[in-house]
Parts: sequence; C-alpha cells; structure tokens
Amino acid sequence: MIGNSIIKLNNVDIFQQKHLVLSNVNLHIDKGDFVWLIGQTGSGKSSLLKVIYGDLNIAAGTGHACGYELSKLAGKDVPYLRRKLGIVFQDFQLLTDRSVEQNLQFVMHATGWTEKNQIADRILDVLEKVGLRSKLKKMPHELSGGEQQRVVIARALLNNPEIILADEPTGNLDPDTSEEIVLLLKQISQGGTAVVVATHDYHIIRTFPSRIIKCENGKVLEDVQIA
Ligand SMILES: Nc1ncnc2c1ncn2[C@@H]1O[C@H](COP(=O)(O)OP(=O)(O)OP(=O)(O)O)[C@@H](O)[C@H]1O
Repeated sequence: MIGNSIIKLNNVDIFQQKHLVLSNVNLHIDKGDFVWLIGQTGSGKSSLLKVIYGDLNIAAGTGHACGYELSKLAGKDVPYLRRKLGIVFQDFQLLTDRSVEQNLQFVMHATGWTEKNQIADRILDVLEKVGLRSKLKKMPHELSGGEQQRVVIARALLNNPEIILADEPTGNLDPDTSEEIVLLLKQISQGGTAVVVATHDYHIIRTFPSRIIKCENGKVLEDVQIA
C-alpha cells in the first residue's frame, strides 16, 4: 500500500490480444472505498479487473495494485499480489465435494498457512464476519445461494486482503438476498478493505448509493451518476 492508495492507474492502455479494450485509463481506489463498476457487456469491466489482479498486463501507462508496480509485474509476483486481493467471481465457486471448513482450509494451505490452530482460528474468524459460524461442517449443497456467496466472501477474506474484487456477486440471488450480500460487502469496506463490485443491477446501486465508475466506448469514466 502506498499511503491510503490501494489501486492507482495512470494513462493505462488495456489490450485483449490485439484489440485495444480500454485506453488512457486513470483510476484511483483508496483504503476502505466502496466502488460500483458498471458498463455494457463487452465494455471491458472484466479486463479492468484482470489488470488489477495481475491476469492481464498493461500495455502502456503506469500503475500499482496493493503495492505492486503493474508495469513491472512478473509471473512470480502474481501469487503474492493475489494474497492481497480477495476475489469473489462466478467462476471461483466453492468445491462442491468439500465442506465449508475444507473449502477454506484448501485455500489456506495453498497460500502458505501451516499451523493448525491458526488455521482453525482464522476460519472461525472469517465465518463469524459473514454470520455463518454455525455452518462450518456443512456441504455447499446444504446451504442457500446467499449462504454459499457468504462463504465465498469469507474465503476471500482469509488472507486479510487490501481489496475485494467482486464480479456480479448477486447475479444468481433474489433481491432480498442480494441486498444482504451488498450490505455485508459495505460493512467490509467500512472495516478498511476496499471493495469493487461489477454489476448490471442498477436497482441495487440505487439502494446502496456509492461511487460509480463506468466502462464505455473504450474509456473508464470516473464518478458517474446514473438516472
Ligand atoms: N481472452 C480474450 N481474448 C480476446 N478478446 C477478449 C478476451 N476476453 C475479452 N475479450 C474482448 O475484450 C472486450 C472486453 O471484454 P470484457 O470481458 O472485459 O467485458 P465485460 O465488460 O467484462 O463484459 P461482461 O459484462 O459480459 O462480463 C470484448 O470485446 C471481448 O470480446
């Protein structure tokens, strides 16, 4: 982290193969910010998130994410960058053949935790944060969609990230459950972890007004208003 700055992009160009998806991107996200990310399908939201989590290199410009210089990011740095980021994406779902506890243990072992008591304590800690301490031994199919999404958020919190990136985290949930999940993400941001939520759901944005950034016509617009 540089001061309170978690993400800073200066005049960044983002390509997918030879296609310039977003040009001259300027973006800053600070500690504890809650930011909505909107834009039509194909406008570049996922590409922007990929740059932040080190899955796509920047072609021009400069920037940093969680203390890593993105223009100099090497393959070996990516796992360390990822530990500072919590990712809540549709395609990072729970392992269906393992309990809640085993799902969380799996990530902890993969990210270097070895001490049994510390692992057990941290798991209870993150489950407490998402209100699911009693579901430790449950299998994913024994949980509702909203509860599964809470476990995914708990998993994202394990390594105490500086920022959570959530791509359509309410896409499969009913309106009430969606509001609960956004409320939880808001609480997390109030605790100091920045949160970015990509969504097409303008209703939920209106319910929880916050800063909005938008991908449109190859640009990232900061501080957008919606009707
Ligand atoms: N791996 C890839 N190779 C080539 N082009 C890609 C790749 N991934 C995305 N693109 C292209 O880059 C552009 C931006 O895609 P991106 O997935 O970032 O949009 P998005 O705003 O996240 O869309 P959605 O809302 O559908 O998730 C699109 O034109 C897409 O076709």
